[in-house]
Amino acid sequence: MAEILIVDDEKEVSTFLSHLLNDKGHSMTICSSGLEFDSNIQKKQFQLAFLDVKLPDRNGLAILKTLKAVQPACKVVVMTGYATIQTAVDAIKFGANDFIEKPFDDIKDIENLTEQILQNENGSNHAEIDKLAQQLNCFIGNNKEMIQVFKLAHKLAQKNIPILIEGETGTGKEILARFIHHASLRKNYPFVGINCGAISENLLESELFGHEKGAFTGATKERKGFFQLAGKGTLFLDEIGEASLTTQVKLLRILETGEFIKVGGEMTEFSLARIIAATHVGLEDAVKNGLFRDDLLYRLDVVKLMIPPLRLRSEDIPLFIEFYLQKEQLNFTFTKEALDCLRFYTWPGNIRELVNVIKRAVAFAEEETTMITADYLPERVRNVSARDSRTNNPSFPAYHHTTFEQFLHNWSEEILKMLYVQKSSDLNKVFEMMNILEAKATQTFIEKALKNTVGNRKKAAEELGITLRKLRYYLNEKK
Ligand SMILES: Nc1ncnc2c1ncn2[C@@H]1O[C@H](COP(=O)(O)OP(=O)(O)OP(=O)(O)O)[C@@H](O)[C@H]1O
Repeated sequence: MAEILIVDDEKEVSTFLSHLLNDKGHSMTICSSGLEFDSNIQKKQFQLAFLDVKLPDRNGLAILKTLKAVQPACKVVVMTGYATIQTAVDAIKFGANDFIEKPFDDIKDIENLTEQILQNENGSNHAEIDKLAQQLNCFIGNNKEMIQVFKLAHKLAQKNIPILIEGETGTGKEILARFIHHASLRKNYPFVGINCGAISENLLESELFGHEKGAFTGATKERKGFFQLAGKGTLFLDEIGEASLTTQVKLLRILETGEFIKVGGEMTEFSLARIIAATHVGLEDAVKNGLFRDDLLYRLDVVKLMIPPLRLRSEDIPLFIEFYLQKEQLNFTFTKEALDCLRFYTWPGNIRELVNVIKRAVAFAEEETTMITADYLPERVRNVSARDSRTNNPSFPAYHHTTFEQFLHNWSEEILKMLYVQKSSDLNKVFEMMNILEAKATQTFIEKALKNTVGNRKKAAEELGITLRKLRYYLNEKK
């Protein structure tokens, strides 16, 4: 039986938990403050800890960090009220195994969670995540951030809280929403998706909430809305930032009370659906510009999952190609040269664009060859780095297809994202970005000088203040 630690200043909570788990044969230690925690953590080795995120003398996250440093094998369940769910989600990112909401609704849930965590020796649910991803034809890959996103999504799927997914177009927001639905207890109920940006304001309201007969011209029959159709399932609101302010008020009401009224109706109805919203833009800016309600954002982004753009996980491109070809049972191989082009391209349309490029290459290669070379790729992809990957010259890597202004814009966006959006940054990636900037600037200024001098290398070198030898080196004419 296990040694279990409870850290909570609410006596009723710790006494309740202690009785519950004592009856199951576990040995319990209770601390009501950070100070008591400090002294107990030195005395015993614990297998499991229940931590309150709000203590009078210390922040729960600080306790979690100490516990993980001193007793890394100890599993942790964080206890939270609705107002501190965000802290609980952060705790999971810092290594907590799960969280439960106070007040406790169901004793059985706590008993099951305790046994589940104690039995699962390494606390990992990798196998389950991979199995579900495979069932849903969903690629995760080896990128650390993507793995973290799916781990968190899997963990949060069973909690009854809304989730906001942020990611550029085509990064897989809908696929992630489906993954969450299928990992949740709602999996046997419908998953209903709607793109808030694709339909007009009036139609969106009637699609979401339904309408009564005669509610507007053309409403010849009563119609159910998506909230009703989703039932106890999941409603995926894509491009939530495009919903009008009037619709946003109604969405806020549903999130707060579950209540809504059909267009043209009078009766209040009740929705039990879980909302997963998605956006390709940061909604904070929309709030600043008065286009999005801050109270709705506050309700929606209790949990925000950010899917990184494909260009920041380009190491996974060959794996994705393999995954796709296998799924479609296509017997083709991409050459190293083709893969280099694909890795260096910036993928504004992300995985959706990659899928289209693969489909196109396969269609062109069919009946000719099973080897897909760079020639089967669209020009915009082929031109990016074809010359450089062939010559292996690190001076001229990616982004050849863009103008210098566009390049600078993309580059600064990327590096700012690495600095401000990503939780941790790999300095090697920063250096790689600096190399890319150096190469692009060198190339652009050389092109300008060659244009000014109508291709005269000697004069261009003079204009640039470098030797002819160096210019030839940059031009990859190693003479
Ligand atoms: N993780 C993934 N595994 C497999 N396929 C993926 C994945 N992510 C994206 N795709 C592919 O990319 C396409 C776009 O994915 P999805 O619709 O989920 O992206 P999105 O971010 O919701 O796009 P949008 O912003 O345009 O709504 C899908 O049809 C699918 O083919």
